[in-house]
Amino acid sequence: MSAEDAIEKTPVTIVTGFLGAGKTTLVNHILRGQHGLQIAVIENEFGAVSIDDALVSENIKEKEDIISMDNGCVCCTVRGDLVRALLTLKDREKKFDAVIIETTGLADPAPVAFTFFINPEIAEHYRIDSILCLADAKHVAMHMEEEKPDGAVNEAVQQVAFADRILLNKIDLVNEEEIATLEKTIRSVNASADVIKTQNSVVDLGVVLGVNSFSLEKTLETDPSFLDENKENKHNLTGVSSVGIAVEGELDFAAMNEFMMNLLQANATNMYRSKGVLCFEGQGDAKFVFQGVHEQINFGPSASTWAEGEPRVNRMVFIGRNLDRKALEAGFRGCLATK
Ligand SMILES: Nc1nc2c(ncn2[C@@H]2O[C@H](COP(=O)(O)OP(=O)(O)OP(=O)(O)O)[C@@H](O)[C@H]2O)c(=O)[nH]1
Repeated sequence: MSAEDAIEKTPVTIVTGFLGAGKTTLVNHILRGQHGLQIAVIENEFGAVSIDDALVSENIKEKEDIISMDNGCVCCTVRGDLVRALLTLKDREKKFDAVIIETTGLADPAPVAFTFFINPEIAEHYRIDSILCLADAKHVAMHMEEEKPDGAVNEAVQQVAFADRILLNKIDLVNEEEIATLEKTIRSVNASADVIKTQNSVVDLGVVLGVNSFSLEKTLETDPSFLDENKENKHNLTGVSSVGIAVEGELDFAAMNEFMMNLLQANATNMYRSKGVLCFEGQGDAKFVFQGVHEQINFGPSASTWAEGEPRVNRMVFIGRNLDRKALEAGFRGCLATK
């Protein structure tokens, strides 16, 4: 690629990393930054009830600048949607300085990156600036060690392997010794990426935008069949599912608290991720956000409120292994203040 090409094409940052590692937090950090750039965001979520667009849109001025692709999972099926989203942005009158794609935490980033090489129209207008991987210092080792059936891709390993920049995030949750071990584990899978330690995904924007650090050569070293269109995609998410629940009404605070506490205590290992946008009785217009990553939770009012006339729909998503949809639905509905 010539230097001219690099300047003319819109740079795309692919943000990967396992469920709950801090991808949305990073996207928000970038959007809030003082960079004067027009940035479009493409969100891909695993599951039918989307939450991330709500969490990101608080920081984006025009709602059309965020495209949500909540088409279930993921890389194997995502490419058609991704192509459409990128072409839609290209055809808009407004020109973007950068595009950020937040992939689902269960995505193998290779097919997402592949899209930029295989589709001529996309290849003509976009270039991958970098593939950033958020690694959750508390949980990444556990997910990387997980054995997959039948030689299927371990997406946590794949995400680390494919990145050219790794943000080792949530360093507040581990000690120095654990960080050193993690760095070794990461290096054993990816020796060439820069590893940057972060808390709440806070990083200098110069380190994550306009870095031009993606290298096709390096990617081909990681995966020699990267550009092989017919390769078999052994991305197997056996037993992992997403349960999305939307219930209109006001929740009872104590009931919700008890439901979530019991649920996460009993299922901390299997419950990779839980998140929701919620409405509580007696809290006026306050919109609450629930964030869970295994047993780690964050809960509090969001920056935005329920607008006048906006239906008070509580949306909750659970992602994990062997989830019991019926029990989750019944449990969540049971938290409504007025049944
Ligand atoms: N303690 C701690 N929590 C963090 C840090 N960074 C992010 N979080 C919290 O971790 C939770 C998940 O963060 P997100 O940014 O939503 O993670 P994500 O990777 O976008 O999650 P998915 O889109 O579901 O895969 C949120 O509650 C964040 O506030 C950190 O450095 N330390």
